[in-house]
Amino acid sequence: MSERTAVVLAGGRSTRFGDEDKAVADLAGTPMIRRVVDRVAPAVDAVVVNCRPAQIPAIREALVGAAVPVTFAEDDYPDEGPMAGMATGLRTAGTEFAFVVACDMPFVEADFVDYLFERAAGHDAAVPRPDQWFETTHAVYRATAMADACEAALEAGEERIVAPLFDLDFVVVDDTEVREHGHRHTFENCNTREDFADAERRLAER
Ligand SMILES: Nc1nc2c(ncn2[C@@H]2O[C@H](COP(=O)(O)OP(=O)(O)OP(=O)(O)O)[C@@H](O)[C@H]2O)c(=O)[nH]1
Ligand SMILES: [Mg+2]
Repeated sequence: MSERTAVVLAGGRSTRFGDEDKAVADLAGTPMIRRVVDRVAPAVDAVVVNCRPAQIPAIREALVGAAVPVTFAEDDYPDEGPMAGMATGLRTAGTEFAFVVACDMPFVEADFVDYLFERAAGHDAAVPRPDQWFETTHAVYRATAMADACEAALEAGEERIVAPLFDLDFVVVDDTEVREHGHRHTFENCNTREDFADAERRLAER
């Protein structure tokens, strides 16, 4: 059985991006979700992609030949928000711990993901907080504990993505730890065409 899973959230509508699904949009010659999967692959044994059923063919195509096995966790209902997507993905993970990451974080760092798994051991989650915000879509969770907490929060009509955390014994990975074990660009997400252009520029400089 695999030990570490990455749950990639891709069920959103990319409204800030336009009429295309940003998950599979081209970023410097590679579909964005492929970049994310390739970058987390060294830190995990398997990937679960959460999305709507209609997205699966294009995402599957984008991930052909990925270095880790990929399975899909389909939303039963679309547009219920990232918290619902997280619950669906984490239920499918099948490992004690899973790294949850948004499909639009193409600079995610495997070494930092490793560090998050280490920090989560013995707890329910390790959640980075590089500034005032918790990076809940770039965090390691005890899969069933977080799925339960997300479902309870949804049930309670809670929309804040941090709400499920308060049911958990979670470790905060603060800015000092982020600097010591990674780089802030691991959290960078691409929402608009401008974000893509900016990311492409920096990828070309490397
Ligand atoms: N399953 C599921 N995932 C979602 C939903 N909304 C957002 N997500 C995912 O959560 C992550 C963060 O969301 P956003 O950056 O807002 O992405 P988005 O909603 O597709 O984009 P916008 O429409 O521009 O907000 C992304 O990886 C999305 O795919 C949803 O309703 N269901
Ligand atoms: Mg959104």
